[in-house]
Amino acid sequence: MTTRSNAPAYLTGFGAHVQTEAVEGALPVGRNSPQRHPLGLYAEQLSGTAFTAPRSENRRSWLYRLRPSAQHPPYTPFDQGRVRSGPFEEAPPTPNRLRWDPLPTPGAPTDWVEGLVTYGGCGDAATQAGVGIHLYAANRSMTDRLFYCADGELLIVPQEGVLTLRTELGVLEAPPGHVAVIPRGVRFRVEVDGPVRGYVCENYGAPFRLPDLGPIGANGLANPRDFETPVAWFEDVDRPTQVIQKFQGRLYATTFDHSPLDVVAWHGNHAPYRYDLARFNTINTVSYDHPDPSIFTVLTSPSDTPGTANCDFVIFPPRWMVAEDTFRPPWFHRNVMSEFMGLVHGAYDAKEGGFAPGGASLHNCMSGHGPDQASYDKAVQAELKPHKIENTLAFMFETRWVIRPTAWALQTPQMQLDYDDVWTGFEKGRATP
Ligand SMILES: O=C(O)Cc1cc(O)ccc1O
Ligand SMILES: [Fe+2]
Repeated sequence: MTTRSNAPAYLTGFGAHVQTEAVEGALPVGRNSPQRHPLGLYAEQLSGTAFTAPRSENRRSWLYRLRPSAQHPPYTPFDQGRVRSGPFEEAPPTPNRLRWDPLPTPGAPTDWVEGLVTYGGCGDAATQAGVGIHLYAANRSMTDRLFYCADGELLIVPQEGVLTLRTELGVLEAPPGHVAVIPRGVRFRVEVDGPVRGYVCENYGAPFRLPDLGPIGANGLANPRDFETPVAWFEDVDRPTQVIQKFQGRLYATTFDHSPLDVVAWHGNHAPYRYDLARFNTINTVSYDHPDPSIFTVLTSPSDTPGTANCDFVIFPPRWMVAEDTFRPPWFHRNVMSEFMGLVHGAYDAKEGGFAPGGASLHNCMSGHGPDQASYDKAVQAELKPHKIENTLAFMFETRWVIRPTAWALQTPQMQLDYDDVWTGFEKGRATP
């Protein structure tokens, strides 16, 4: 467990089976549902996979709470305005390469749920395949309001401002440079200290897990012990609390007469976690050529086709570049998988300009892309001594399915109408020696 004064405490280990209690004696020993809980707490199983999922895939937690989750009035539709969901049929999918400037800080007070806007996605929440891709820009905490997603887990990538995620299973702090994952169904509130901005991958498919390492061996990339799960924390609040949920693509809300962040103890492995991307053990060539970016996979959500992810979360962190006789930045390529990229800070080595922190780009299935002219010219002229790429953190959500932009994403003034120009000026190669 890591502790800092006034900071949330965490248990470590990816997908670990943990047990934690905020009050001594709240966690039953040796059984999940004793006939009578000694404190009168209500036992509840929260299942993230089918009961019968293989043991290695199975995710569930047992929660011990002040009141049953079932104690609430009906949900009614909630109109947030800018959240969309799979199947993404609002606008035709586009083979064109798209890029967006960062979202502006909202002018009016806006909390995290109000500040979410969907850029696109693939698949369908109903069939539990694909992803929704959202960005957020907010400037105030959610108060007396919680959110949960029944359509998938949420991988949150903060870009600006620290998020304090108060969840049913404990409190996580997620500053830029960290990622946080909130499992399907877990209720949470986002608290902020000022303006915040970031990205969300809503994963309708199999929960994210660590990629296999193959010949890399038993260690490397994201190491399991660096993943942090919060210890139990609860609030005993008898105030009306709005709970908004995303269910089958739509938002619904109801008002509990209390805060359901009232889990006093829990055990299991279906739990939120965070990860400091600075802990990533980046592996790359020490000889020649630029490896496929799958070498930088932090988390993967497999699909039912081996090696063909529902979604890979890939990062481009600070690292040494030492390849000999090699064009070192990302090469020109056309990919059957579709690539949505974001930038937490710094500059990305394939783009000299135009891809700003907080911005985003989309390169869909088979769309030609790669270094812009300025990066290309620099890289072919560069003296190939060891060089450290520093102060940068880009990432990619890569999926086997075409990412279909929302109407908002195609119409927003943030969309760069001149993106294609980054590739227009290349000089022709020679076909003769
Ligand atoms: O398109 C991109 O910038 C992402 C990317 C990076 C890389 O190093 C190799 C392939 C790739 O798609
Ligand atoms: Fe790419």
